[in-house]
Amino acid sequence: MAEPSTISPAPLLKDELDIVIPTIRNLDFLEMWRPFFQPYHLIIVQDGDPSKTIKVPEGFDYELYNRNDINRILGPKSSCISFKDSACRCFGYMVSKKKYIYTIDDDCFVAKDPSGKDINALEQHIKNLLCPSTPFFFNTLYDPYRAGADFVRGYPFSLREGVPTAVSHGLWLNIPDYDAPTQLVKPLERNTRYVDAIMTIPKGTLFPMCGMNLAFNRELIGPAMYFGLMGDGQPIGRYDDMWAGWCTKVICDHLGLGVKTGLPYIWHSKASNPFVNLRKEYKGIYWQEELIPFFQSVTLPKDCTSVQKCYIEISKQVKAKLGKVDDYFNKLADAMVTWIEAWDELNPSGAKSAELSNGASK
Ligand SMILES: O=c1ccn([C@@H]2O[C@H](COP(=O)(O)OP(=O)(O)O[C@H]3O[C@@H](CO)[C@H](O)[C@H]3O)[C@@H](O)[C@H]2O)c(=O)[nH]1
Ligand SMILES: [Mn+2]
Repeated sequence: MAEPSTISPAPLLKDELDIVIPTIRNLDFLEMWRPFFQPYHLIIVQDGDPSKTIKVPEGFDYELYNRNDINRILGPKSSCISFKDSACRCFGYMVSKKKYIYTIDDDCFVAKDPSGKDINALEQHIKNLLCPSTPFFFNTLYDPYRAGADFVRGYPFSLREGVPTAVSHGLWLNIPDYDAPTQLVKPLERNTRYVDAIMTIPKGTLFPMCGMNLAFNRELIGPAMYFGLMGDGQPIGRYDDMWAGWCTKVICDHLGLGVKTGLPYIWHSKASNPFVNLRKEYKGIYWQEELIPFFQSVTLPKDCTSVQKCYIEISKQVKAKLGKVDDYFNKLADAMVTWIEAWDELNPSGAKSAELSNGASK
């Protein structure tokens, strides 16, 4: 029997977390993540041509879905899942049966911290999700639950218990997640700044959620993580994660859940083409000047006690208030409803618990 000191601890949440990867490429990047990812189940969402074979490196436990699978599983409801855009990843969230999700892009690699040590991004996300958030009062020493930190003087003791954490938003060294105009004017800029901080995003504050290095509690907030209608046949792209982040933050604020950003870092290796990105993003760049005030003004009634009910309410307000910005938002509002219907169809127990929690409020 091995000495206790040599037994490595079981990977955190090994059987409670799925790793979702959208891909149009090969998955060689997994070799670098193998020490951290191998114990976990992967859900690979293959975008683009379903007849293409995506090779998954040996030794990983995975399920793979291509467009034919999505159409077969969802039938007509598959219309809400984007094609030819990383937004397709949200199908992986829907089919997962686990409590937690980590999603990562296939051009994101293991980064090193200032000491030169490989960063286990998944482990850090799990720690972020397993400890509370502090959205109601900002702690100036950042995450008070980390070793070596705490609540600072003047922090109300009544708020120190914090709230459950729904989202952990990680960052990127090397290629930062810039929009196309910024990429064009700063083509050589690389993010070399490692900031050793994790912060709760205060209640009432929106943020630009990037889907590249993101983890969330699927049971707390999963139905809000719809990445919208993007890519093929749509007037906009690269606003998939942004849309999900705005809906998610409004719902987290309403339900008293927390969203954190900061550590962990990954190494983002590939800058996507800024001209292609500009074509995808340009409508979003001016639409968002209307979208942000819209999300800042969204109010959810008290009887919206489940994520699904909150999400349906937001879809109604999208149709009422954004439909006049562009007809796209009428389509998006309908797709938001289809997403919830598909989610509840694939996750009947989740839908029931959502109703129960809603029933409890009666
Ligand atoms: O049509 C597509 C294009 C890409 N993918 C997969 O999605 C991710 C991201 O792709 P990529 O690294 O090329 O794009 P980035 O610009 O770096 O992506 C970031 O910007 C946002 C785009 O919405 C998003 O938050 C980030 O992901 C890779 O895994 C590709 O293989 C795809 O599935 N379909
Ligand atoms: Mn990338």
